[in-house]
Amino acid sequence: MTDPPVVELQSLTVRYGNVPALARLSLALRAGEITCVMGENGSGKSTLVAVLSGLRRHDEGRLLVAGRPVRFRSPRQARAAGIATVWQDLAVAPLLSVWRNFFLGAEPTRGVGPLRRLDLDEARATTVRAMARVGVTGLDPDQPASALQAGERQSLAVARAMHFGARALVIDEPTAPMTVAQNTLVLQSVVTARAQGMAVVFVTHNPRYAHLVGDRFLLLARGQVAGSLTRDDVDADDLTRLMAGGEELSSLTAALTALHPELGQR
Ligand SMILES: Nc1ncnc2c1ncn2[C@@H]1O[C@H](COP(=O)(O)OP(=O)(O)OP(=O)(O)O)[C@@H](O)[C@H]1O
Repeated sequence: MTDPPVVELQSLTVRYGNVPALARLSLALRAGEITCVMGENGSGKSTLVAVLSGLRRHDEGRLLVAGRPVRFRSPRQARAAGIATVWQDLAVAPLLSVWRNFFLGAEPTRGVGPLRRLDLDEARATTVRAMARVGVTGLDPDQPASALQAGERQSLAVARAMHFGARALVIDEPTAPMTVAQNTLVLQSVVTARAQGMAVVFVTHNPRYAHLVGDRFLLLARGQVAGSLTRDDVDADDLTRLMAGGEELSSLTAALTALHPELGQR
């Protein structure tokens, strides 16, 4: 028998008021696969991230982790279930060192009872090793986290998720423009997480990057699946066209609906 997906959405709906931000969305996230989630603004990507990370509860349908239905009441519960989220504009505690940010309260200790103390050397060495695994080398673990660039912050969060044994990784690509080097770091982290056997959701606006790393591609439009493709189905140009097509189609739909409201009901 095959294992159940690490995370599965079954006909999941999330509404803001009457507006469905996700409408009957079904999706299976499997170990060792990268699912790239794409779609224009307002298509439901952030809502999907919010549901997976425990920030928002679904209204209908089911969310399953390792085959068991769950309904997260907080991000803490999602993390406890093994789903780690790397936020788009990830906050680090800027004045704390990189290694403090890596452990954030889960630092390794030495000794027991009243003699228990932080194992600083171990904490630093673990941070450097974990960061090197996701491609950040030559790192000074004592530097303040504010010195890290956007891609490096995401690498830090991915390295952390891997170290603490997450089974699924949800990574929301930063929207601010990044250098090629920073983008490369994000892609490296994503691929390393897959190699470790995680189920990865990569929300990206860049079809070329998506094609470079993705196994599956989920195109969202108005909270629904506009396309669900695998690597064998498409090349990078197809993905680019599909995304551009999505935008064209929905601006056309919006313009038509403005002129002919009855079309919006169809
Ligand atoms: N807090 C909210 N209150 C009301 N409506 C919301 C809220 N958040 C999102 N929506 C609506 O839900 C739909 C999906 O939005 P969502 O933010 O998930 O899309 P997105 O694909 O992430 O867009 P973007 O790329 O701009 O972040 C949109 O119609 C949006 O207006």
